[in-house]
Amino acid sequence: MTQLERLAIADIVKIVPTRHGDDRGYFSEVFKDAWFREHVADVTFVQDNQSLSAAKGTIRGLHFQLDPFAQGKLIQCIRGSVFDVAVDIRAGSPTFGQWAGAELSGGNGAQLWIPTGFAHGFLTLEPHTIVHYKVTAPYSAQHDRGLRWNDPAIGIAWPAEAAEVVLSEKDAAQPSLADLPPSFTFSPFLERA
Ligand SMILES: Cc1cn([C@H]2C[C@H](O)[C@@H](COP(=O)(O)OP(=O)(O)O[C@H]3O[C@H](C)C(=O)[C@H](O)[C@H]3O)O2)c(=O)[nH]c1=O
Repeated sequence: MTQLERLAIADIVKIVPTRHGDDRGYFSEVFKDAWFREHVADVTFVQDNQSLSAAKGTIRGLHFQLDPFAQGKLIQCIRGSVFDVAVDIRAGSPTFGQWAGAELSGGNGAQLWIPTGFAHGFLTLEPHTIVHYKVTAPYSAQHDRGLRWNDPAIGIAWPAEAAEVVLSEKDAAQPSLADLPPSFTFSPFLERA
């Protein structure tokens, strides 16, 4: 039976698909549209992504796309392991600027569902780590934005592997949360306000 757990920010859902083991290894249904729509979110995925990070201590993020290309993401690690993090950037959210995270690995098969309105990033905990994820909107370079991975205002408790990080030039120059322009992304909370 697939396990489902809501993290400290309840919109972030950790999913652990069942693995049917036998002498050869295991078989697992890692995504099922009808189950996901019923139990997690009624969304349509339009693109699958995969990234390989050669070095332990690689940080990719924190990234998000602006509306109308904001992306929901279903993240899984298919080789190695990562500490995967979502930061709430929904204007007006009671958990604005707060983060939630989990360890995803080829070994534990765990996934994270991160809806729109969150910045996403991960730290690799092993070399040659592969992350595979589904997104609910296509890539749009013009709408691609980021946040500084180590912004003290967010205070992500990265594991020790973050002591010496590998970063892209883009990620080494991301702004802090305080420097983000207002209403930079759609927020369901503003509608209610
Ligand atoms: C995201 C993306 C990138 N690209 C191209 C653009 C660059 O030429 C190259 C590397 O892109 P980038 O450095 O943005 O890749 P990551 O640092 O892994 O970015 C991702 O990392 C964090 C963890 C995320 O959640 C996002 O999905 C995404 O921003 O791939 C594409 O062609 N399509 C895409 O969907």
